[in-house]
Amino acid sequence: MSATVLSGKEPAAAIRAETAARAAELAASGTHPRLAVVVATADESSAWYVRSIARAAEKAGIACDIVDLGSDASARDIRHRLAVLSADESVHGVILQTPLPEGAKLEDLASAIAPGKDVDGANPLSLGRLAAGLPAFAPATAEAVVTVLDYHGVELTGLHVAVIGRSTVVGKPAAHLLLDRNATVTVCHSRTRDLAAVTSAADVVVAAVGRAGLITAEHVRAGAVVVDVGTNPTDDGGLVGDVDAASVAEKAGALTPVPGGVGPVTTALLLRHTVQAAAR
Ligand SMILES: Nc1nc(=O)c2c([nH]1)NC[C@@H]1CN(c3ccc(C(=O)N[C@@H](CCC(=O)O)C(=O)O)cc3)C=[N+]21
Repeated sequence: MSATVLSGKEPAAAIRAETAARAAELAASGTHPRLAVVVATADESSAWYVRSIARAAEKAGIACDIVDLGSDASARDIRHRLAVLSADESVHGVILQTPLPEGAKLEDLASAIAPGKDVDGANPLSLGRLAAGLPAFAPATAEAVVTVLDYHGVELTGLHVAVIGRSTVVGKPAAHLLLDRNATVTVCHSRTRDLAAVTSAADVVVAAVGRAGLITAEHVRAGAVVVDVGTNPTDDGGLVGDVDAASVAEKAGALTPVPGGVGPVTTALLLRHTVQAAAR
């Protein structure tokens, strides 16, 4: 038996279409949605992501400024630029790409992004508000996890979800979003004892570790739903997830692919957030 493929392409296309329509309405009333992407890395997968944001933004009628500060930018420079963009009335969304230069920490720098423009939920205030059940932008990747499950009709109430990974941009916010949907959430990480035993008890496994192929069939209960958040570049220029898809597909009930799963939904949600920020 092979797992059902939970594609992200259809929900992403639907979100992009709705976002383009909303952007056109705003433009007609004089507000031209604009996203600024601050880059301070030469990382190749980040460069790919930035290009795909720019392409998708253009198609949706959202202006996209790529602000490349170079991989030797200081934390002070980055922080200053984020503050300038936050104060710029023509800019509605600001995101800071990772990875960052040595000594610069996303959670620290992102406090310079105004919460109303924090379309990738990177400011600690946004995560705090999310945890408290107050309105805030969630990190797009974390929101994409719940969005893909919703689209494919996975009813989360009462399900046991194991999130593997406790990052501020994915694991922690995803856990809060899943709790809001009445799931029972276990957050696992590198120090979790007998990871496979813990994740095998779950109805849904969310892999957000950043290590190619780490999650194998032994981590998954037969019939479980598996969401692969990993985007690990391969030597030949491809992309693989955190899940060893070949073995897991034989045991899981459903699995999000990489590419074509959480990734496209992430980009679409970032644009939706930008239009929502512009509408305020
Ligand atoms: N502040 C910040 N927020 C991020 O969300 C963030 C970041 N920094 N730095 C880099 C990573 C990477 N990332 C991806 C998003 C979508 C795809 C994606 O859509 N990939 C396509 C295909 C790619 C291909 O085929 O090469 C897919 O999965 O179908 C990939 C990677 C977001 N990141």
